[in-house]
Amino acid sequence: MQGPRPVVLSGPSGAGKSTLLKKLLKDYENIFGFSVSHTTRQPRPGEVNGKDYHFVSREEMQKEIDAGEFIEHAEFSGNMYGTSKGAVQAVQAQNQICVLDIDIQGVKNIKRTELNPIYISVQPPSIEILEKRLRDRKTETEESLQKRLSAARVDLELSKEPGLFDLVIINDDLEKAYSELKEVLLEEIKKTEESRKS
Ligand SMILES: Nc1nc2c(ncn2[C@@H]2O[C@H](COP(=O)(O)OP(=O)(O)O)[C@@H](O)[C@H]2O)c(=O)[nH]1
Ligand SMILES: Nc1ncnc2c1ncn2[C@@H]1O[C@H](COP(=O)(O)OP(=O)(O)O)[C@@H](O)[C@H]1O
Repeated sequence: MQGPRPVVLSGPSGAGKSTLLKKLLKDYENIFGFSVSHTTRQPRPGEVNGKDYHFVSREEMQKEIDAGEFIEHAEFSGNMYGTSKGAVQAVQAQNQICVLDIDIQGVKNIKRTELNPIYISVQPPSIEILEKRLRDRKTETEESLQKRLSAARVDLELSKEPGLFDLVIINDDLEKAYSELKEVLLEEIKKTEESRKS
């Protein structure tokens, strides 16, 4: 039998994907599992290798891509990011719903695969609010902040493509955004809970 449908969370950097994801993973510890991506960017304070990302060199990552070990990969803001087959398999082996946090290029590439996830875009109420949140997060240099803001503008434009996402969540009030996320996932959550009982 096919396992539960994976979930893709996409949207501009700073829109609130990680914040929503962390709440979901905490509230439904056994139901959802995070697809740990590879990246060539430097870890931020508090980020754990193997949990938040697999932090790797560009050479290492390219080698694994060439060996066919990735489902998708993309260049974002000067760094390489990608989902390995192993990352998704590790979650599916636990019979958990696999959640991917990927950019819009990743969304388009995943559409060409057999993964068949639910596609959700998390978006900020405005570019101004996005900028404020990114600044307040204090993770970026001025240069990487500007790169993220221009990528955000592109993302918001491309996201308008009809049918690209199953749901767009405007993350204004966090609790409201989280409720919307839970609501769309309710059916998959129930199915997974049921399958645990049988
Ligand atoms: N295509 C793709 N994008 C990814 C992957 N992992 C993370 N990203 C995206 O890369 C972008 C930058 O992520 P990150 O450096 O963690 O910054 P943040 O989104 O501002 O916290 C975000 O849009 C992520 O969704 C991946 O495996 N594949
Ligand atoms: N609804 C919200 N209202 C105010 N601040 C928020 C909200 N959602 C997220 N944030 C804050 O905005 C920043 C960016 O959120 P984050 O989850 O890191 O975004 P992403 O993972 O999409 O890059 C974080 O500092 C986070 O605490």
